[in-house]
Amino acid sequence: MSSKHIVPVSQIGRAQRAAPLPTHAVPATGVLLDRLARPLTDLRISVTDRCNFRCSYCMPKEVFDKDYQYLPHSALLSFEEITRLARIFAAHGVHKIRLTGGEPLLRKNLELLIEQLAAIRTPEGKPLDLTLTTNGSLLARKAEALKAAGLQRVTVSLDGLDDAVFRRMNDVDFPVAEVLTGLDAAHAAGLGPIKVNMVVKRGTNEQEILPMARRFRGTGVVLRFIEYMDVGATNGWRMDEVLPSAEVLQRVAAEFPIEPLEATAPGETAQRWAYRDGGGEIGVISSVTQAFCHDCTRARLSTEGKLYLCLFATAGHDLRPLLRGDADDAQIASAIGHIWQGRADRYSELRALRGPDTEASSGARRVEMSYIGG
Ligand SMILES: Nc1nc2c(ncn2[C@@H]2O[C@H](COP(=O)(O)OP(=O)(O)OP(=O)(O)O)[C@@H](O)[C@H]2O)c(=O)[nH]1
Ligand SMILES: C[S@@+](CC[C@H](N)C(=O)[O-])C[C@H]1O[C@@H](n2cnc3c(N)ncnc32)[C@H](O)[C@@H]1O
Ligand code: SF4
Ligand code: SF4
Repeated sequence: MSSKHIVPVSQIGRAQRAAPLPTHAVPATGVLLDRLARPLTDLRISVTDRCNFRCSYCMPKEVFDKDYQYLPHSALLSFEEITRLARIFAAHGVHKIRLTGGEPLLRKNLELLIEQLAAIRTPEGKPLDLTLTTNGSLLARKAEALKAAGLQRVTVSLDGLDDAVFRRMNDVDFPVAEVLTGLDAAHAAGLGPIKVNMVVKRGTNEQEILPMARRFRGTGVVLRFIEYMDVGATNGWRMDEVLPSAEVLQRVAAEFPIEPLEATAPGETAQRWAYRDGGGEIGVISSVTQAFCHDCTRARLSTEGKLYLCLFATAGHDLRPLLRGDADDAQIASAIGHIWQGRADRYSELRALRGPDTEASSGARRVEMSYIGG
């Protein structure tokens, strides 16, 4: 789509609603590039800002306490609104959608949303890569229904195997055994390939790196180690608590020889490594020590319909007034195109150059991970 076809959000009038797009296919609106020539291919949708865990790196208990003001139900996008946006994004070239949160499995009747998203076809007629990131606490109960609704795969966050360490990490005393049962249920339901994400905090759960590697080696599960990030404004992030991925890899390699793998797609978050003996692969997500902004293709939609162009953004572009006003699909597509074409975000690269901000330069606070989705 050329920029002359793009209409700024502020200029969208109250034109009549066009005929709805077909349920299963979307017309292509052309490749959309941002100011750094990055295409828009991934959409991460937060379906709730609530969670039943209080991981200290994400929702510290002291901040997310009983008085914390979560979004009221009326503010949340409905499943129909989310699906309408997803169709428009698919027409813009998005082929991967990840549901996240907060804890996405807390959103009531999530299967109904998955059904609607699974019916979308890209302009080439293909289904979306439809996946979900979860803390795994409700997976044992929900895996089969999620699969039946059309979810293809899941990523489960798991920060250790030792029960005491895991309970400390989730800070709500949740037992690790239940997450492991959830993983088994996901596997049995055919929700794969399954990925497991482990945030590594130096001095807190680094001793779990090798037990996790041993546990998932040879199982088909792809274990990824994530550097603890300075996301949001409440987790008290400190550089000395980041264990660089290079160190993680050294520790794994000391027990199991590994070799680098090619990326499967441009813009991938993880660098992939294979066990030399054929035991499968692991990944490292090194946003702090090796920023990957140069080919970041990800947009994020908050629970209440704000479009964020970076995980570390301080403000989003509110699409909800368009959804709830008279804008038709073409106008919303145009607004999204305009927003993406204005994007120049590359927070992690800039942080590497100038050091982390506790507050962004404008003085505005960065949004919380639980609100924007990880
Ligand atoms: N800095 C930064 N971190 C990201 C970004 N996207 C994802 N992450 C981090 O990487 C972690 C893993 O992301 P996932 O939710 O598994 O998504 P993914 O790696 O794109 O997923 P796959 O398609 O399964 O490889 C997230 O929990 C975030 O912590 C990004 O654009 N920037
Ligand atoms: C915000 S959570 C939302 C989905 C779900 N509740 C879960 O935990 O999988 C998404 C991902 O972000 C990761 N995450 C949260 N805070 C982080 C931080 N400060 N640094 C790195 N990763 C973080 C979590 O470990 C999780 O894998
Ligand atoms: S990382 Fe996920 S499980 Fe942990 S507090 Fe954040 S949203 Fe909840
Ligand atoms: S820091 Fe922002 S621009 Fe960089 S990879 Fe993450 S989301 Fe993308």
